[in-house]
Amino acid sequence: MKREFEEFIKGLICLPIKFPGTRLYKSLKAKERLVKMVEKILKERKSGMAKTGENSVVNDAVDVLLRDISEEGDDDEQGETKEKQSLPLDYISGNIIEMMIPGEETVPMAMTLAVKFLGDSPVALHQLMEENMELKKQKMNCGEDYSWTDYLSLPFTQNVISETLRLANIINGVWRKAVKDIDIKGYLIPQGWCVLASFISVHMDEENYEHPYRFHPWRWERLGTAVNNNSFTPFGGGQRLCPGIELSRLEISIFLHHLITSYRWVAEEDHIIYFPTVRMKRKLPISVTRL
Ligand code: HEM
Repeated sequence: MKREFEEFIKGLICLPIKFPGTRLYKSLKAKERLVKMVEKILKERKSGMAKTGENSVVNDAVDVLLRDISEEGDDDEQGETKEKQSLPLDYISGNIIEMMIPGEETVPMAMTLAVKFLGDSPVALHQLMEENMELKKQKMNCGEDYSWTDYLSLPFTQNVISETLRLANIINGVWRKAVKDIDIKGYLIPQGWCVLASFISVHMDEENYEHPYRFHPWRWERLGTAVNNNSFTPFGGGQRLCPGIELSRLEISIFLHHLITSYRWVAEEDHIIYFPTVRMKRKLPISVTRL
């Protein structure tokens, strides 16, 4: 499944030419095989749920999506009893495959690039360590567990994450198609034309960020907490704004907190590739030792 997923991902940004042998063709074929694999798992889960009955425990997103969407015995607007009905399996498997993208690609890539940028910036690394060590000590002293909102009490960590997202441009832009003729700031976009909203252009614009190519988390102390706006768009914007915006920050904060307070690492020489998608040339090999 991992192999098919990787093949599918390679075609997300590629030349739109579809015949056997092209990147797009291979990607679409891999997606078809992936859908079949996921559907097989869904069918097994569904029959397992049928055996355990209505009271089976909901463990994950698959269970939620597989649940019947209308309750047995509910009446519809005409007063007739509704049939039990599920979301179509291909719809559910499409959703599950879409969720693999943040699980496998965007969030892990943000974590990897944070490690890379911090490795190249010892001062930021030191400040991040101090802030996180302080929280760890507090928790140990009062014997408390971490709570959901602890990550928000680490301002420098949040600034490191914002700066990583700005500089990394993990999603470098999004495409939109004009459904009708539209005028944007005096430019006519004819119906049917595509527009690339380039996030790199936003994040690397000197008018928005001084020395934009420099990893400088302290800039956010002056700019204020990074919220999604016209000059900070790692999660897109408008109606299609990424719903994983806070979950991503939470996951990256947890990863950085444990990495920095429990381990030390040495990264091997590697460099970032920005096209067609952002990645490390050698996947950033690191040697990790426990503190
Ligand atoms: C650093 C991590 C992430 C980045 C940089 C990122 C970026 C983006 C961007 C730019 C879009 C907009 C795409 C468009 O406008 O066409 C998007 C959409 C989306 N993201 Fe994320 N994302 C991240 C993490 C996540 C996570 C953790 C989840 C959920 C678990 C998630 C779920 C989604 C979904 C479902 C959409 C589609 C929304 C829609 O079409 O209405 N993302 N993401």
